[in-house]
Amino acid sequence: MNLSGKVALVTGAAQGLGKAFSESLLSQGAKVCLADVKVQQGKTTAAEFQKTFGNDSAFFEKCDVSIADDVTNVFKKVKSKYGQIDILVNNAGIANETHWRKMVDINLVSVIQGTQLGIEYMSKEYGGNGGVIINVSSSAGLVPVFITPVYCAVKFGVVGFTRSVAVNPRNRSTSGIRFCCLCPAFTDTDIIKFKKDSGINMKYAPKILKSVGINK
Ligand SMILES: NC(=O)c1ccc[n+]([C@@H]2O[C@H](COP(=O)([O-])OP(=O)(O)OC[C@H]3O[C@@H](n4cnc5c(N)ncnc54)[C@H](O)[C@@H]3O)[C@@H](O)[C@H]2O)c1
Ligand SMILES: CC[C@@H](O)/C=C/C=C\C[C@@H](O)/C=C/C=C/C=C\[C@@H](O)CCCC(=O)O
Repeated sequence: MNLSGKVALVTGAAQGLGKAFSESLLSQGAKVCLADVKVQQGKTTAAEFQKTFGNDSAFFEKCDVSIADDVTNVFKKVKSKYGQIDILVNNAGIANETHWRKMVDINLVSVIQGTQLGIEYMSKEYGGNGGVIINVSSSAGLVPVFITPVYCAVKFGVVGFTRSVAVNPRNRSTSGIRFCCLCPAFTDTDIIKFKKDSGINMKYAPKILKSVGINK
């Protein structure tokens, strides 16, 4: 796919799946804003991409997606640097059943805010070019997983929210935006290196992962 002339905003892009999505977009010619709360990792990733794809191809912006002003600010930054937004990937996420309110904010509330801002910036109705908004859920957004009930709840929420926005007749007819929800299964990134304070039952987590071929 040729994405030259297109501009993407990817949250949680410093590492893991967000970094991989960004690399794929860059390799197809898009420019990418890498938004993440991890400053050092984000800057390192941006420098790596600038070296490979060109200085103006990518930039890092510090953004904690659980802070509404940070999210508003990152959209403004992309618009002022690249002039438009065509592709939005609401990807940032954590897995932590102890700090579950924070997880709801990061994994669901920010996806709702990001999608609403995406419509504001990208919809043809408001002077944008249309494009695509991709919200990252999980296979845990489709099936129950008893050791991570809150993670499941928010990922189910991302599926329900994205599907509802996608079938809104107004969005379908005039926005020019496609709304997609990704539900990846286990991928070997930091999110499945469950921390001690994650509230995730370590007796079962490795067994579930092992059953799909990941030895942690
Ligand atoms: N790896 C898997 O098995 C898997 C499976 C299904 C879905 N997912 C989802 O994919 C997405 C990416 O996860 P990953 O696997 O790459 O994990 P990861 O931990 O490697 O990456 C998550 C990224 O999100 C960032 N992030 C966390 N909190 C943030 C915040 N408040 N503001 C901004 N950025 C923040 C992190 O700094 C990190 O760069 C998540 O939404 C996750 O739920 C992952
Ligand atoms: C092992 C704990 C798990 O519940 C939490 C994982 C947290 C992050 C990764 C997550 O997004 C993926 C979870 C998916 C779990 C869903 C059900 C699995 O049983 C499906 C098996 C995956 C497969 O079929 O390949």
